[in-house]
Amino acid sequence: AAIGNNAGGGRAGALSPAPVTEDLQKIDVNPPKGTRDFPPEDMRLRSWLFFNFREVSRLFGFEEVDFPVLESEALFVRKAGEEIRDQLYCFEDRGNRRVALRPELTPSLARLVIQKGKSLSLPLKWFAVGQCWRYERMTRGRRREHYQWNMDIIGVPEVMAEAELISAIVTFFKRLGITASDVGFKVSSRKVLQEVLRRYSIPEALFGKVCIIIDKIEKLPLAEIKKELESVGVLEEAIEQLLQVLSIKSLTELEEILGDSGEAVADLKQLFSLVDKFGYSEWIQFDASIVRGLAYYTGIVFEGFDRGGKLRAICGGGRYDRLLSTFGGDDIPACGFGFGDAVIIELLKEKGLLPELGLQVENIVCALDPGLQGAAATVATILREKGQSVDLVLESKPLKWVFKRASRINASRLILVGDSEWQKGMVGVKILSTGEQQEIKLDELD
Ligand SMILES: Nc1ccc(Br)nc1
Repeated sequence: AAIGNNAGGGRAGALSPAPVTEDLQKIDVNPPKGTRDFPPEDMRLRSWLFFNFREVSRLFGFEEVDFPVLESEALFVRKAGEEIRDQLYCFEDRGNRRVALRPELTPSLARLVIQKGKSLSLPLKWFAVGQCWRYERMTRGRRREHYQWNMDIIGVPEVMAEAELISAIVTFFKRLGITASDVGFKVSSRKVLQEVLRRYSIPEALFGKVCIIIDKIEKLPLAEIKKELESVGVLEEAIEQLLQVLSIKSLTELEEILGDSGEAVADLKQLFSLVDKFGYSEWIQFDASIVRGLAYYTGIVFEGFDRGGKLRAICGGGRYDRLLSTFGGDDIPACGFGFGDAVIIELLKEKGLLPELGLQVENIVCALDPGLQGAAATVATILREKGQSVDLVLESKPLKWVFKRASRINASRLILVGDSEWQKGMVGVKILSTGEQQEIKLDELD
C-alpha cells in the first residue's frame, strides 16, 4: 500500500474528509546498523558483480550451491582465538537452540559435503555467493554483513587445486579490466610455520592459535605479538626464529632456512611452476608473512592485495585438509577462497573501472486515451511474449509525462496506441533515438 494512505481504509471521497489516521508510530526507514539496502542503481552494480562471479565459476566448471544464512553456532565455535569467533552474530532461538548468522561459507560447505557423504563423487568443484555476517560493536562503524563469492575444490590433495583457484580469481580480475599491475597475490604455506614450530617441538595443538596470533602481525605492535605467542607456550627462541622466517620474501631464501626436503618448499615450488603454466606468474609472489586469519588452513594460503597498498585484502583462501575430519567426516583434502563484495568495488572505483549500468527498457507502451488502456495491455503482452521488455504506462498520462518517463528509463521505442490506428489493427512506433515515427501492423511488431 502507498505510504501515508488513510489508515481508516477506503478512498477519501471529495465530499467527506479523510478519516483521522491512527497514531502510526513513525518507524526508522533506515536498514539496521551495519547493513545495506540495495536500491535499483546499487542492485544493478551488485548483480553485475555477481554475474561475473558466476560466469568465472561456470568457465571453470564449478557447480553452484547454497546453505542457510542461519546455522548452528557449533559450526563456528573454534578455540583458536579468531576474530571471526569474537564477532559471531549468534543468539538463542525460540527453541533454545544456539544459532548464528554465518560469518563465512566454508563450514556450511563442509557440513553439506559430510551430509551427502558417499553419494558424492570426488572431486567436487562447488561455488557459492552468499551473505555473511559479523556482530561488531558499531563503535568502529564497520559493516555487519557482506556478500562473499566462494569457490572450493574438495578431494584434490595436490597443489594443482590451489593453482586452479588462483587462476579463477585472475580470470575474474581480467574480466573486470584489473591487471597484474593493479593487484597481486601474496602466497605462502602454513607448512612453513609447522616446520619451524616442529624444530622447537611446539605441540601441533598450538598450531592454529599461533597462526591466528601471527596473522595479527601487521595490526599489533611486535611486543604484543611476542607476548601473545609466549602466553600460548611458544618459547622466546622459537619466537625469534618464527619472526625471522616470516620476513622471508623469496623461495630460495626459504629453502636455505628450511632445507629442500620439507613439504612447504616442495608445495610452493610446485604451485609457482603450475601458476606459470596457467600464464599467471606475474600475479603471484611468495610472502612468508601470509598466514590468513582462519584457524583451519593447513597448507598453501594466499590473499589478493592491491599494489597501491590503500585497500584491505581483496580476497583470500587456502588449503584446509583437516576441516571435514574435525566435523566428524572422512579425511578429505579441500581448498577454497572467499572474495567479498566490498573491497573489489572500492578498487574498481579507484581504477575508474565501474561499469555504466543504466536501466534499459526496449519499449514504453502508452494508450492515447483511457478507452484504449486494454488495447495497450494487449500490445504489451504481444511484445513481451516476443521477448521484448515493455514499460506499460498504467494510467492515463499526458504525452509530456510519457516522454519524460521514456527518457528516464532509456526506452528505445515509444509504442502509441491511438484510436484511428487501432481501428486498422496498427500502432504508432517512435524510435526515440532518431525521432523517426511510423505506423506498424500489430502482427508485424517485432
Ligand atoms: N566474516 C565477515 C562477515 C561479515 C563481514 Br562485513 N565481514 C566479515
